[in-house]
Amino acid sequence: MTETACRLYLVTPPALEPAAFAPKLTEALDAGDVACVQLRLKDCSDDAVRRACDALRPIAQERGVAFILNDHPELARETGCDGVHVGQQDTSYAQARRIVGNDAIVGVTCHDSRHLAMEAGEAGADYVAFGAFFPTTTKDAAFKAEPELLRWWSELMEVPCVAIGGITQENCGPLVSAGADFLAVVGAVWNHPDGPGAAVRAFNAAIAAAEG
Ligand SMILES: Cc1ncc(COP(=O)(O)OP(=O)(O)O)c(N)n1
Ligand SMILES: Cc1nc(C(=O)O)sc1CCOP(=O)(O)O
Ligand SMILES: [Mg+2]
Repeated sequence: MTETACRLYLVTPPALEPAAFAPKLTEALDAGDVACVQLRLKDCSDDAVRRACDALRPIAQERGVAFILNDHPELARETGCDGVHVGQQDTSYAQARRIVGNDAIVGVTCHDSRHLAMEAGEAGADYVAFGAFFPTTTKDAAFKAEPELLRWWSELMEVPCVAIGGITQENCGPLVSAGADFLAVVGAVWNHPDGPGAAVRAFNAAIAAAEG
């Protein structure tokens, strides 16, 4: 499987039934190169998050794909996730790091802010996430980021950057060219008319084409 410099970071739909979603995740991960899966469940109980982690985490980890939990550092540690993603309204980076430990991945949402990204990077974040780059129906995104931010960050900083928000196989080229290390995607993978495997293959091809 060809690994490009920019890689795919799959984020789950905000609500899912683990048994029904497991084959979709398997199809996506077996179709091509994926670096990471984030379990992002909104408005559900800790027990539901635990059950989803138990069902989905092995599918990713058995394939060498990092499994990251959104929002819940304590649950990430308890359930054996590879890391946690925290936003500006969530547990702070420093507290998340204390909870998951130094060996785990901690990623931080930085919206469209150079300042937030520099703070997170200097504090030790494993990646910074910028967005939303395009209109999205997955969440009410209050911030709008431009590809130039990715260019600025990737030319100056070592810490990897993730682009998120409305990214599709058709519009991702400029983000790849601007230096995104990862493309984080929900709808364009899980809602793809030909299924998540076809979606991953199309992303892999679009990324390779943009890298020339
Ligand atoms: C990779 C990645 N980037 C950004 C986000 C958004 O996080 P946050 O701002 O905390 O919003 P919610 O996802 O929690 O609604 C993310 N989850 N992943
Ligand atoms: C979870 C999330 N965070 C965003 C941000 O801008 O921080 S945009 C977003 C939704 C991404 O879903 P889709 O790929 O379907 O647009
Ligand atoms: Mg959050």
